Amino acid sequence: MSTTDGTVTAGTGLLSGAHESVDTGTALLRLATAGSVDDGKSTLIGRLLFDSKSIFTDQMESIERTSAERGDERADLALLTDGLRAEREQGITIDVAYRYFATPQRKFIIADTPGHVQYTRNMVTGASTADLALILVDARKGVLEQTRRHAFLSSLLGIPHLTVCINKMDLVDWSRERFTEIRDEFTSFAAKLNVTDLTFIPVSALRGDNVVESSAAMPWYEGRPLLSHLENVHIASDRNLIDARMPVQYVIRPQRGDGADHRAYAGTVAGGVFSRGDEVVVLPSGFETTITDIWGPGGNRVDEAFASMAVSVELADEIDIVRGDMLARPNNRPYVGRDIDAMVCWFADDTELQVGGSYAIMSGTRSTRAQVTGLNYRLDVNSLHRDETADRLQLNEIARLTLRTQQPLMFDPYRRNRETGSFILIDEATNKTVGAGMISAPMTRDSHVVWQSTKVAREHRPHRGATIWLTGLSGSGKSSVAVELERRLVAEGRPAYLMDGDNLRHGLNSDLGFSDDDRRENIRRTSEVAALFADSGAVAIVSLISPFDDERRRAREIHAERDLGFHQIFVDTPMEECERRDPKGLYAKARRGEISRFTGIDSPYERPTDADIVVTPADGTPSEVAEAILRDLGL
Ligand SMILES: Nc1ncnc2c1ncn2[C@@H]1O[C@H](COP(=O)(O)OS(=O)(=O)O)[C@@H](OP(=O)(O)O)[C@H]1O
Ligand SMILES: Nc1ncnc2c1ncn2[C@@H]1O[C@H](COP(=O)(O)OP(=O)(O)O)[C@@H](O)[C@H]1O
Repeated sequence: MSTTDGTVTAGTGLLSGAHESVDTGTALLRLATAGSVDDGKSTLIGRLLFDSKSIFTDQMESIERTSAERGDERADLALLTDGLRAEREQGITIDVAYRYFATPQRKFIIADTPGHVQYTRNMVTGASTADLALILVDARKGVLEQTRRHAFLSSLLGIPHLTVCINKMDLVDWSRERFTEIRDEFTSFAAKLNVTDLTFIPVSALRGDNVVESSAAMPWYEGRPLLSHLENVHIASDRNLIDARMPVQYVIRPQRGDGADHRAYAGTVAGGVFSRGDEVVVLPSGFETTITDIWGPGGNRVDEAFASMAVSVELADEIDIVRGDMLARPNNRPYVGRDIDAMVCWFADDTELQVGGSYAIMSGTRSTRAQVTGLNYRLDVNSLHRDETADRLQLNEIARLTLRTQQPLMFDPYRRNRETGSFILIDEATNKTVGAGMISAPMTRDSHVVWQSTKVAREHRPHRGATIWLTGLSGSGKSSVAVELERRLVAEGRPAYLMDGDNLRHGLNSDLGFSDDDRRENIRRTSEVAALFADSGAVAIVSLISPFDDERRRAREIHAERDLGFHQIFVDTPMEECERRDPKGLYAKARRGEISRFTGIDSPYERPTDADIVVTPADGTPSEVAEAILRDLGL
């Protein structure tokens, strides 16, 4: 086999080896560990590997050898190497140790990032594909600066699950109080971040308590031990199964012996599902065609290709497609553009990133050049302080940049797809990887617009603002609670302002209806306005159905990016009760078909899994609920 760019794929590449099937994809957990040696990280990893009596080795090569010898472990090998191939191809050589182990339930890859100065760079590299970040806290020392840094980086990297092991419990007499104290402190810090699934486990790595076996010394802990937690954490729905994306890695000309010129396009699906017969659009050209065939691992024909599967597809029309192009759906396309807004971590220890600097940029399989057009702020990963005067970046520093590429990129925001939303920067002179970026958004506005800083620092404002975001079905009681929250805060002399969905829809959002897209835009605008209020020192109280999980998470992110408190309250009143209340008669109208796309009836409500507080009708009157919320939030 040959490829149009001359790269040989026969026997080594995408089509010949065994690859993970759909279900093994969910049975593999990529795990990033963070912590310093003192926290007991090595001991913990050692325990996991040893106590689970798993096969493990630090050497990729030896796994490959063993697999080849056995001949029946090829799938395991592919699982392991697939994840690393991207990094190898991109030429990143970084001090991250990958360890591999397996239990009957699941296979694990641990990216162990050392705790020294190269830490940020290593974590960004090692953890960028992780499903779960494991953070260690020494029970005697509690939450330290580096714990916060780890948590922040995990959230920046969009790692869906965060597990905090509070270690050395034996040295604090297995104290439940100490565990609770650390858990509460961490939780209140994490509220500022976009952390979705947070779990705390008290362990003694040295003695093995709650690592593989439950601890007899901590009967008060009712959760699972670490290994069992890792085996059971639900990751199947973390992948983006909606937005179909396949970056083309190779163009192949299979010889079928029929004299015809067949062409297939090989790559790893980066999102969604492609099926035989699907209409696809090829980007950036925009040509539309149909998938005629999909070839899976080992050259077998398959009906569908899911995110993370390596496949090759054949198309109905002969279109000029090259490496770096992308297949998507005509009605669901990534952004195609040259101006991007991204968080970038700088990796080079010998050169600085400067505004105006040019680099090779690689996003998925696409390579081009990019110039840094602006540096909005540099972020201190320890204090989350933003330095808006910075104009350069050194090793391990992170900043929000704008970039302009020579050729258009096809991308999604990183929060929507970690693969199509990320890129690396390469120094063209040395060929070294000097940075990694996560795309926040396309820059649709004029790239000459920069962030204007003011002379009033946040600490100079009389109050510290925050947003309290109430989500729930229509009639659940959001507004009733919100009204009480506003009344109480104002009575105490706090600047507070209620933004009710109904009211916003009379002005700011009067151009929006109730389609999914309009609701998303409604939530986005409201998030931005709430963040401005919070930044001004007010407590923004938002009462919005806000039915979509990703948009609610984005609201949290917008606040986290600006270091603003964000508290999501899920007003969890059962649908039957909301319909019984029906204060505006809307449920009745919806049932009669007089209004369409009514939430809960013919429009979805995605229940939050990341609410800070859940309120049910049993919690009392709106006034009592408001009082409890303010007490819980310490506002
Ligand atoms: N089709 C449909 N679906 C849901 N709600 C409807 C609809 N049509 C009108 N209304 C009224 O609009 C209020 C919801 O607006 P929101 O801005 O909160 O909705 S959303 O967040 O954009 O989904 C909602 O107010 P609340 O009852 O206070 O939630 C309704 O009164
Ligand atoms: N805790 C509660 N217990 C009983 N009824 C409630 C409670 N909270 C609100 N209600 C009633 O439910 C109805 C809907 O409340 P509302 O605050 O307007 O909901 P939403 O803003 O979520 O649509 C109103 O009639 C309100 O009086």
